[in-house]
Amino acid sequence: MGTILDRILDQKRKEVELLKSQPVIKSGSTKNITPLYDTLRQSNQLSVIAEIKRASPSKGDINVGMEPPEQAKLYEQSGAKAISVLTDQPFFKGTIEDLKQVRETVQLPVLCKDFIIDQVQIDRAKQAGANVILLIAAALPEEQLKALNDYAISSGLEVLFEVHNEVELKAAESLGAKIIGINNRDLKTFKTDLAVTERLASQIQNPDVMVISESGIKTNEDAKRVFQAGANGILVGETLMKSNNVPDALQQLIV
Ligand SMILES: O=P(O)(O)OC[C@@H](O)[C@@H](O)c1c[nH]c2ccccc12
Repeated sequence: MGTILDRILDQKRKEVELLKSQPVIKSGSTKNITPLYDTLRQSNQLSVIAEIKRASPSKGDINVGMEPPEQAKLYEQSGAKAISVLTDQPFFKGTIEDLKQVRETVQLPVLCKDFIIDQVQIDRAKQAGANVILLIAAALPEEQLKALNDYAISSGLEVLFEVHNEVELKAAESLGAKIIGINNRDLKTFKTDLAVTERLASQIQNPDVMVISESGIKTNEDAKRVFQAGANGILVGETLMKSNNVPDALQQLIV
């Protein structure tokens, strides 16, 4: 059987084979975008990375009716500092086309949110206009993570390196991750607990590392809690996708 993460990664291996059979033109966005790292570093408030998320394996359909560019514009106008776009199709109902459309619509950094296991996905993300890619520590052995991290950086992309426990945090630190995402959700069990941010953020000593608390953040109290734990930013999907008052919901999270 295996966990949901195992199933997603099996699917990704097939997707990668397909991508490799199609040529990816190595170009990217020509827009001049302020790096996410700089934005995080310069702000003394919690920076919100707002996510375009139609559906997820844990929640099913979240909001399948929205148009990604419109939603992204609303996020930008409401004070988000970056936009995350889920591009996985089988499990999250996203597409790389969503990312392209979002890139054309906003001036903010755009994060390609996918399960990256191969360089070809990084080329594709860049070509679609992504500024940041996600690397998930739980998905791959350390050497492969390091190779993909180095490849992304040398391609001019930023990396959000996602961890969920102490071992993964050590891996992030030893490969020199500058932006570490602490996922409050366990990708193997879906259990979400903000205490994960409290526990791991307190172990990050390097002041140059920017910390993003990811998943399960819904209220002003949640935002305050992870900010106090040391997060510089938060990654929020479901709450914003379900809100019928995005500006208000987003303002509640900027603490
Ligand atoms: O919808 P939420 O609970 O606000 O979570 C957003 C984001 O953290 C979540 O989508 C996420 C974090 N890491 C991931 C890795 C893969 C897919 C999805 C994710």
